[in-house]
Amino acid sequence: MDNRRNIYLVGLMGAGKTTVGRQLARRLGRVFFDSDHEIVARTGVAVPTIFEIEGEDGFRRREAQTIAELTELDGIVMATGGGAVLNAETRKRLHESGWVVYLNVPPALLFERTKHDKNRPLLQVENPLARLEELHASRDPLYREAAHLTVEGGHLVAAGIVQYLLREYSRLYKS
Ligand SMILES: Nc1ncnc2c1ncn2[C@@H]1O[C@H](COP(=O)(O)OP(=O)(O)O)[C@@H](O)[C@H]1O
Ligand SMILES: O=C(O)C1=C[C@@H](OP(=O)(O)O)[C@@H](O)[C@H](O)C1
Ligand SMILES: [Mg+2]
Repeated sequence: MDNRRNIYLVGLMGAGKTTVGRQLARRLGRVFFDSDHEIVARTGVAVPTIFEIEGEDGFRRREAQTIAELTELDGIVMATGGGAVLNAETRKRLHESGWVVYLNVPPALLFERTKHDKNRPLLQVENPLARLEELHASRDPLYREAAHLTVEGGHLVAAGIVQYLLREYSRLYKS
């Protein structure tokens, strides 16, 4: 195996990074990290509270630092937060230290999955669907820059994506 020792999931809020990442890690017998959960564990407060107290910039600094540390580990699966790729150094770090998978899901579906969830501060706006559409337009190129593989995941259940990634990963890096 080459330097793709870690597996990272990127994509918008609701794309299934946390869900798919956790299942994938279990199937591979690997340790799973979620950058958001790590930030929450370190600060002792929820993501919306960090946004309230330190603003989005403060959260982004913590996110970049946390991901920098986690990418030093070996053999992990990590789900990143949807905005992690806004940081150019983070994009490069992810791309160079692991196999990066972009879960691309249409904004309308992301909206359905996230509309009752109060834990994503960027979506607590009057028109969250419009917000997701804007974020998709602005971030899609950044996810593609970071990623080695894009999965058009809109029509797939999480277990189906996991199955597909297990096949691709063993085809690319284990044979
Ligand atoms: N492939 C999928 N099909 C249907 N629902 C999904 C899928 N992946 C995730 N979900 C659901 O969508 C919501 C957001 O998933 P999550 O893993 O937290 O996304 P992310 O970490 O990318 O924001 C959760 O309620 C989860 O159960
Ligand atoms: O897209 C974003 O900017 C964010 C996504 C969230 O993670 P998920 O993508 O896991 O929802 C979380 O990091 C924070 O609310 C900001
Ligand atoms: Mg998540």
